[in-house]
Amino acid sequence: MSALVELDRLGKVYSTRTGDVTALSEVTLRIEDGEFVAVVGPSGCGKTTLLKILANLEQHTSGVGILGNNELGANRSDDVGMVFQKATLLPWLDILSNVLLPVTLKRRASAADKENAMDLLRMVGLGEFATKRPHELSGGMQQRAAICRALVHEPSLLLMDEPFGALDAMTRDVLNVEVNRIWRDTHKTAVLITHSIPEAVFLAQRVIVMSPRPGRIVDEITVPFGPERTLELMGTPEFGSLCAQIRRHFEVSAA
Ligand SMILES: Nc1ncnc2c1ncn2[C@@H]1O[C@H](COP(=O)(O)OP(=O)(O)OP(=O)(O)O)[C@@H](O)[C@H]1O
Repeated sequence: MSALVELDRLGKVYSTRTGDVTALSEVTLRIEDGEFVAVVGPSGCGKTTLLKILANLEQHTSGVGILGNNELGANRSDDVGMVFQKATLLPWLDILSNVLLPVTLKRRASAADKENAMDLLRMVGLGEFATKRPHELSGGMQQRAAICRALVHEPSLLLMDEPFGALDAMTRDVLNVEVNRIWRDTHKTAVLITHSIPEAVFLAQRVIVMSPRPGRIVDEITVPFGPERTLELMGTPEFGSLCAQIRRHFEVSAA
């Protein structure tokens, strides 16, 4: 397998009015092409910072990061799609236009772009909602549209920052099954940040555990389940013991 992302002793220090804040320290991580990785860690340990560096929205201050053939921080990358906790759809545009936004910010959308966006909407069950405005959709549906928007320009890397953190547990379960299917269908490399250990284990092939700030990688757990995940998996003893193994990291750091 070849690596899409390679981070070597990556660090990030924010300079603030009240002094320096070290958000990340010596993060070394390799993510294979097509892999699904989840990152868990205590609040404030630098998870979002890591994602922003991968998206070239923040610059690291030490170490080296590579995405594809480019060094992170060198120039703006189009090769990532990002999903945030809030769908952040533009209220005055219909769903199709929202999904097409990453394309239309650069050029006029072609018929092929529109067809691609419609294919994505159909893939997440929103084909009938293309001409609706965001407020006409539920929170879960809006988040599905946000996933389509992150994928429409066919990036190599899909970044998700607590994408379902604001949704109720049942909607969250349904969307997690959907994300698993999207990942299998599209063969994207995916990085998920979540506060939910079961969500991380359910979706990922590898779970990265980070320490309290400054965030360092303290463990990497390979998830031994096959690519297709169903909700029944969550009820198995293997699933429970893997979650418990990860949770122990936080019990120690909270003591
Ligand atoms: N723009 C910024 N300027 C200064 N400090 C920042 C900035 N962004 C984040 N930080 C600090 O960096 C540290 C890591 O923040 P980050 O948001 O990456 O953590 P996180 O693990 O995603 O947190 P949470 O799980 O609570 O969302 C925190 O101490 C935060 O205060």
